[in-house]
Amino acid sequence: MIEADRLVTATGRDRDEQLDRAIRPLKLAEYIGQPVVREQMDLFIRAARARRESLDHTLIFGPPGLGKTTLANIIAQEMSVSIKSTSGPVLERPGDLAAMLTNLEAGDVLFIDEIHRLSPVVEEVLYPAMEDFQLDIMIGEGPAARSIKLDLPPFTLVGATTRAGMLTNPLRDRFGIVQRLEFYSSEDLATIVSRSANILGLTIEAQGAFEIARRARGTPRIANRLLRRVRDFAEVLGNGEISRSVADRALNMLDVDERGFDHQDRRLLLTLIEKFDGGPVGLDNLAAAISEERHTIEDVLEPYLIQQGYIMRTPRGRVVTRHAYLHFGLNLPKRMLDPPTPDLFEPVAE
Ligand SMILES: Nc1ncnc2c1ncn2[C@@H]1O[C@H](COP(=O)(O)OP(=O)(O)OP(=O)(O)O)[C@@H](O)[C@H]1O
Ligand SMILES: [Mg+2]
Repeated sequence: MIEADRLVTATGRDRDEQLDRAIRPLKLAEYIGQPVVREQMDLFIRAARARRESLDHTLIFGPPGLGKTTLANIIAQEMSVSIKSTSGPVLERPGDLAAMLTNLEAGDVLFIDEIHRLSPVVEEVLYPAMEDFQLDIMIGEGPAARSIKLDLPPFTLVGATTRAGMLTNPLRDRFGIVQRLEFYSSEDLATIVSRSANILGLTIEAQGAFEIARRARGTPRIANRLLRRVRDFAEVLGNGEISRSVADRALNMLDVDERGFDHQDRRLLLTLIEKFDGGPVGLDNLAAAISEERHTIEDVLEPYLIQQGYIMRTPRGRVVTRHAYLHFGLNLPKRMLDPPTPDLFEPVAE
């Protein structure tokens, strides 16, 4: 039984991964939304190509699923160079980074995901590599230790992070281009959903695509994931066509509400309201109350709720706004009601 369960999950995931590969945009022109980022990158890439130089080091930051890895791959594709990918936690020792660097060919893109998690000793090796295309490391220990210097071919470092704030200043300063990805509008997400549906050979009405889009938390990865689940629903319980009402019923069944909040979002908001009287509450207390990791709240749950105006970050902790109470049909607490007209005749305290 367990075996069968596991098999189903594994196949399911494999299939999703294959679909992901099929719908991931490969060119800048297919990268939907993010108009500022797209326009700037188009210009920088064209200029670098015209000068026959490698593109400046580029830092991409933004919440999960907004298209950082996708953009890194597109940059390499548009520059007609290879991309070698790794991530901050994988590069444990300076030698790991040295191996990646010495494997690069002129112009290549080195993509370091989660770059805010690089260890300080590895980061030290990255500085001269980024600045002067020089590898400068120590080999051996004690009296026999010696430092070696190697010239590297010019390359482009593309770093991705969900937290620009956690990058050290010297590292951030070495990026010539910094791009911040924003949550997508429902219109852009609807275009992404329609495009994915097209690639997957699905029949979808514009209203169906829009219903999925507006409940996707501003995030392409979620939009594509919801599309796949809605498709299952349409194939099993309907005629395969994705209309607005099919999308609506499927998403309700998946427990994705009108605003695109799932049970985790709702639990966070309701805990703030019910256990902490709306806040302010410190991140650690909140994390303990909903049994989540601190960084899951900061990186995954909170950014969208803040952007949508349901939560605020204050120096004393997290606070819900009136929108959160209204979302659940709850009465607003007194302090959120319009302030009473000040009584002009109130005696002044001495
Ligand atoms: N601008 C876009 N246009 C169309 N599809 C997109 C766009 N951005 C992302 N996607 C889709 O969303 C999926 C998730 O994007 P991606 O993996 O690049 O996110 P990410 O920012 O790297 O996330 P993480 O922080 O979790 O690594 C991709 O597989 C791609 O299909
Ligand atoms: Mg990624």
